[in-house]
Amino acid sequence: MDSFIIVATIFSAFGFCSFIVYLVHVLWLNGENRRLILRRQGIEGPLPALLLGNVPQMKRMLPSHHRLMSLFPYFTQWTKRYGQSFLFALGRSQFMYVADTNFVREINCFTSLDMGKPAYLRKDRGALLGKGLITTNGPVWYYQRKTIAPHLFMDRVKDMTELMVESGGELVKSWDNIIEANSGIADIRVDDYVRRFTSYVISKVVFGDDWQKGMEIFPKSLALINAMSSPTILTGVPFYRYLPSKNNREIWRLEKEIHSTIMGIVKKHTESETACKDLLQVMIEGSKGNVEPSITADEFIVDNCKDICIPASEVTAVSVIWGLMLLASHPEWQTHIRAEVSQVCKGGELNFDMLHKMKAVRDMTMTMTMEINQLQLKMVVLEVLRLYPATTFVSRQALQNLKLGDVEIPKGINIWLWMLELHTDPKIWGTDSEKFNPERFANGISRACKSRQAYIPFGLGARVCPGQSLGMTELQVLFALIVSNFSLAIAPSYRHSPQYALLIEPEFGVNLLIRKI
Ligand code: HEM
Repeated sequence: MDSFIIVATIFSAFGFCSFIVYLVHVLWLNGENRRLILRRQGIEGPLPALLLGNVPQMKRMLPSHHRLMSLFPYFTQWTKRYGQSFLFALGRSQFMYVADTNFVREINCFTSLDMGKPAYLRKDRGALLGKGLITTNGPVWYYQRKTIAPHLFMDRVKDMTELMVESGGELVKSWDNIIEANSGIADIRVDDYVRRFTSYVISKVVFGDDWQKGMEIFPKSLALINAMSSPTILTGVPFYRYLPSKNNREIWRLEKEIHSTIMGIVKKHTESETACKDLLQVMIEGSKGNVEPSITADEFIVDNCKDICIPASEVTAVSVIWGLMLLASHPEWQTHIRAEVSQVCKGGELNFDMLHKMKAVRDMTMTMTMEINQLQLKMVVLEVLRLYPATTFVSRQALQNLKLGDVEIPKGINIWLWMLELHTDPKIWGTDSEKFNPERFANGISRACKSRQAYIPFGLGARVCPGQSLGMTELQVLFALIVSNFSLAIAPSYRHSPQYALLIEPEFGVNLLIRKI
């Protein structure tokens, strides 16, 4: 018996020690080894705490809501201390922050599937984005991208312009009515009108004749974004997402409702006798060729619908809303756009060819150069996206050990690019880098800055936004329609307070004083 107790004690002690070694390995050594590889190559960073990483330090540096550049004070401070590339940790996840344009170029040129989207996106944003185009990696991502992206190329967007003009016309009519009822000038909070415009356009593109049913998912997606915006990975508590808290139960409810709405439309499509030509049909067909066993056909369709509809409605809307705020603050640019639209349209209805007469910004992908002598509307859109890049960060993860230029990146390291830092670096954009000055784009992007890599509102490389042509065209159509019908000024009720909640949004919305012209 005694010997049994001795053996059992030895085994328990051994088991306990192994468990401690395992914990130390998982909680500390894993991350530390990765950091060491980068530190040996000269990339330093603040020392992380066990379990929480640098989150406590970040929480101590409170962001200011009045200046966009002050939203992430820790990045500004660490850049000053450790240079344009440095390391930090959020919990156990190791991050490399990159603002060095040579490094950005390497990421842009890296085409292998060894780099992809970070795993935390799927974990933390699973309810919102699922296993679609935005979050997956490797062959399954490649298949989804090949199936869906060609349907968003410029030749397809051309056919969507009429839709945009029609939806923009509805917005103009609603504002006309409000202004008339308010004796010629009204204080309007523009946010919901803009969201209705972007949701309508993408609902028609994705759900075709069932667009009205499709519209039901947008308020739910917005509620889901709001419910998921806190805590973010920047401030979050580990494992929080699994707790059945009130907020989490709301997230699960909304996810379920969005799923069943989309599946209802899918059912109608599959039962329909006439062939549907919308993007949903492309996804239904695509789900049959999906070879990834961990993704069911339903998930393929629903998650990709969400991954197209959510950025198309929300990211585009937020960009338009900031753009209207900037135009209201700079009436001289309203005058320029108004004159240009009137010159090109000559009283007729705006269409794709007219937009392109305004010297086409043909494609924002980095492989294509911009045309020179852009006209006012394009310059304004480029400047809005420079100063208010709604998605805030571009993120990547090394899925294998890989090399970017001369730097060895160990598997598991996350890479973050804060767009605004690149977009407003005075060494690249000049001393007026934080000012709204669309004129800087008069001769294209390459001539507006010292490094083309410093302008990435649609991301970069293989994962560049597939909806960029649609998004750009929507911004142009709406600015053209609004400015040629109304004059805009900032309303006294407007409070400037950009806040980070998945996207950078105006905390209290944007109120403008709008007058018919
Ligand atoms: C002004 C509007 C828009 C902006 C500023 C924007 C910006 C971005 C950015 C920065 C990314 C990340 C790229 C990267 O990681 O390198 C992205 C990805 C994506 N965007 Fe957009 N976007 C806009 C409109 C749209 C629209 C209209 C759609 C759909 C029709 C769309 C669909 C997507 C998808 C599916 C991805 C993930 C692509 C992938 O990982 O392969 N976006 N977008």
